[in-house]
Amino acid sequence: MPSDLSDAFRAHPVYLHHQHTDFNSLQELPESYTWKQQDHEQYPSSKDSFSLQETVPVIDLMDPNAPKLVGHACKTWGVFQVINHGIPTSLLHEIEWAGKTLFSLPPQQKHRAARSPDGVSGYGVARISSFFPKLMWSEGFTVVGSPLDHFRKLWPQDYSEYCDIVVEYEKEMKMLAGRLLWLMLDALGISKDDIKWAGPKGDFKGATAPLQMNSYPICPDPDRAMGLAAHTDSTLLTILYQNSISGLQVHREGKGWLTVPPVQGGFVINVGDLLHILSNGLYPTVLHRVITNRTKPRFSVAYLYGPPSNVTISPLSKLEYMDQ
Ligand SMILES: C=C1C[C@]23C[C@@]1(O)CC[C@H]2[C@@]12CCC[C@@](C)(C(=O)O1)[C@H]2[C@@H]3C(=O)O
Ligand SMILES: O=C(O)CCC(=O)C(=O)O
Ligand SMILES: [Fe+2]
Repeated sequence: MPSDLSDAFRAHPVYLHHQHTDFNSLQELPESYTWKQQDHEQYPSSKDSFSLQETVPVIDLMDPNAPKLVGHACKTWGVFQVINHGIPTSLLHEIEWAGKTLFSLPPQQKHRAARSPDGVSGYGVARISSFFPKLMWSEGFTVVGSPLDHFRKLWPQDYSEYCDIVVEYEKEMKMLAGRLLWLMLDALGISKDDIKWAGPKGDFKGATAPLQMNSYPICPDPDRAMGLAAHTDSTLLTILYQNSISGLQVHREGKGWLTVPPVQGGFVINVGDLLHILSNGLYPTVLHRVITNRTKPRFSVAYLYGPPSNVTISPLSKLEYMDQ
């Protein structure tokens, strides 16, 4: 993680007093979780304009045109979905099962693996919570590297099954993230010679990549609650798996908030702040948020892919004079 971000988080510790919330036991939205109406602004509001709405591009990675489509989606949207990416569906089911099992543990048990106030890994509310006046209707679990220490606290007897799933998922994500990043960079005319920290083989050895599992329990008052407040990811790119329940929305200039419909077996790929900088603004970082619903719990896993922690990111000199 870039050190500036670590510093910002250290200066805004997240304390655990409110994290004992047992979401499932609440029949009404507590005041501390009630957001202002304007936080929910959602235009276009008219149903008539619904059919005219554009949707986030879906790209088949087996399509010979995929490199071109990826570059175009990054420039025009900063977000797209991918299918035929090669990650086995069984692994997606396994990570969803592991995450759902984790979040359905009793609150006291989850707290054994709580994230420290200025730390990154473990169970807790979204790391950005300390920057907002209201609480978000979600829980998170962040894994940095090996989940072993935390999982041993959660499941003293059978942690290894859960660890194996997470380790396998991280391995697959690392390969997919490298592949996607090269597609994105190729489209800008960037090669291995332009990015020394990609390493001689261009495999981005040393990349940092926290894995963030998110759970959005059913909510008694979704119109006034917020699952995850509007933010951009501080990464190069994020690979997000969302289950079949919608809730993720991206902000589109002049259009407002658009829902990213779940595509079975697909991933949502976001351009993050660091790729926005690296690309000299050619690829916009995407503002997104998650809304809740009254009937179906939602689950997601984000793989937040960034450069090695000792690397400083600045616009690539090759892109300095390119037209925006
Ligand atoms: C490297 C990181 C990115 C992240 C903060 C973190 O230290 C680990 C968790 C990440 C996450 C996931 C949920 C949304 C987000 C904004 C947050 O609060 O924690 C992101 C952070 C980010 O992208 O900056
Ligand atoms: O749950 C989602 O769909 C989005 C999660 C997210 O934005 C994140 O983890 O950074
Ligand atoms: Fe995000």
